[in-house]
Amino acid sequence: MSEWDLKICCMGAGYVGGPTMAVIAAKCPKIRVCVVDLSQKQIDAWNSSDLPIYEPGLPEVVEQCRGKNLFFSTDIDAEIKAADIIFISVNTPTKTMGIGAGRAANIKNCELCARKIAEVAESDKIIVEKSTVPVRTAEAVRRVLECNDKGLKFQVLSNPEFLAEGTAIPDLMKPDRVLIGGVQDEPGLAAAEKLVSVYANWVPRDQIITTNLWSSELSKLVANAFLAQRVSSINSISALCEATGADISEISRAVGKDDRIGKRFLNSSIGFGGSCFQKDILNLVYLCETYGLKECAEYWNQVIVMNDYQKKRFSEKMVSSMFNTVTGKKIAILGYAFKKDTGDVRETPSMFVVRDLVLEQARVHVYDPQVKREDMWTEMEYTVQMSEATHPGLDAAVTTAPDAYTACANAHAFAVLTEWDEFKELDFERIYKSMAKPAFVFDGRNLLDHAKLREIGFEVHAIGKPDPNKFSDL
Ligand SMILES: NC(=O)C1=CN([C@@H]2O[C@H](COP(=O)(O)OP(=O)(O)OC[C@H]3O[C@@H](n4cnc5c(N)ncnc54)[C@H](O)[C@@H]3O)[C@@H](O)[C@H]2O)C=CC1
Ligand SMILES: O=C(O)[C@H]1O[C@H](OP(=O)(O)OP(=O)(O)OC[C@H]2O[C@@H](n3ccc(=O)[nH]c3=O)[C@H](O)[C@@H]2O)[C@H](O)[C@@H](O)[C@@H]1O
Repeated sequence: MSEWDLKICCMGAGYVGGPTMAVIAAKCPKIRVCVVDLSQKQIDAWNSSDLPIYEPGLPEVVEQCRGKNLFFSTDIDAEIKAADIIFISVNTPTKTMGIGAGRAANIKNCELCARKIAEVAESDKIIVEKSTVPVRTAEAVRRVLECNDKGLKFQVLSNPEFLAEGTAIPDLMKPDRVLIGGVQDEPGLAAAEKLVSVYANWVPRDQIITTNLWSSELSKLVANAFLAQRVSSINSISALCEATGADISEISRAVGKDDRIGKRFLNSSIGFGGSCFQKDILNLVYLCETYGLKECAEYWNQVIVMNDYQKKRFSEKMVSSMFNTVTGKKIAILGYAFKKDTGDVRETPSMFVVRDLVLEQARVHVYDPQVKREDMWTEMEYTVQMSEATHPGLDAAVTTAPDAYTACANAHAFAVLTEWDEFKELDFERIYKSMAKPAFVFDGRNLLDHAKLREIGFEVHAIGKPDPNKFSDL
């Protein structure tokens, strides 16, 4: 008899696989959980005190379970063989070439996992799609698995993840809902029930939703599209506020008070970033196109168009405010991560602003409490195709500063691009004294006290906030 009630293997030890499995292990001491990955470096980091991702509360959960019922390994074959349930939690990025390039999600990694499972498994298993995938991917996974020549039976479930980075641990500990999709026949329903019973260790049953496979896969794309759509909607209004004297924060408050609309996700910003919003909307757009739904595709694509506009609008405002030139000027960028409480820079809006400023030949000094310089360059090369090789002098044009004060010293402007709490506590008198005059502030997150900054002497520009010099009737 095994000492474990159940054995879970998760393929993919990234932002989702790591935290999700750590919380399952913490909540289910009688389940053995092992997270496997192709990358030895990633697994070594999970097995060290310096975890590969920054996520508040994560080190404590990992510390509590690692070596007891939570393991990280590169021995993929052995862990597949041992597992009753296998989660596939690998990256599904937007395709960069071939059919659907720039829109379709690449599910190559999911297929490779299915092929690996079919190759090495020696017993029947439940396979759980945790990755975000185009609707009907489970069909491809099932067909690959069925090609095993050992007569093994696999049940494929969809169980998309809704955690947000920076709040992954509370999101996993107390999810709004857990979604499980499965084939609606006896073995499919039994497999779904088995997964329900894992989550039921800490999630109330009425918050565990079961659906058919396709609804589950598609709900994930729709949830992200709706969230991103709110950000683009409020950002579109921020431009109108700047033109008319209305204030975007007052609009968000007034509109969000309506229960039917709700107050969350109405913070105007320089645009949304992160590894998923853009990828998942593009995926949705591509799906609509594939099924001949041109109007639906155009509707959702507009969310991306508005986001690109907002990022561009911000850097153009910086340049035009500073007398139409930033050439040779030092500009401090406070915050590079795509949101606070993460070191993740995938699709971060800060990158687009930095790119635009560098192309205008500014000297950019970036400070972020969690972002590593090497990650900044990797993402810049991947997403905007800029590197020292393509843009000689790039490395020298962007300095990473050890703190906000160093970044701002002698700068003509500073821009807040990530809403880190520590930026609210900065000594702005000190910063003002150290800067070139006029000293400009561009608040891309509406994080700071603008009236106070103006009192100190700064010229302040913020998203969706009327310029007091332009409107005398505020
Ligand atoms: N990052 C997030 O906050 C969220 C992501 N998702 C979705 O979850 C999925 C994973 O996302 P992340 O964890 O952010 O990706 P990630 O890039 O952080 O991690 C993916 C990991 O999978 C590994 N991998 C790739 N192919 C593999 C294979 N064949 N066998 C074993 N390991 C393999 C990679 O080495 C990498 O470590 C994506 O589909 C994403 O859309 C869903 C909700 C939230
Ligand atoms: O599938 C995913 O990857 C995840 O995507 C998002 O999570 P995440 O991208 O980690 O972070 P969010 O808090 O959603 O923020 C995304 C972007 O929108 C921006 N945002 C968010 C809210 C807002 O009001 N305004 C705004 O500009 C953030 O600054 C950030 O750049 C979703 O919130 C998660 O539910 C989902 O699981």
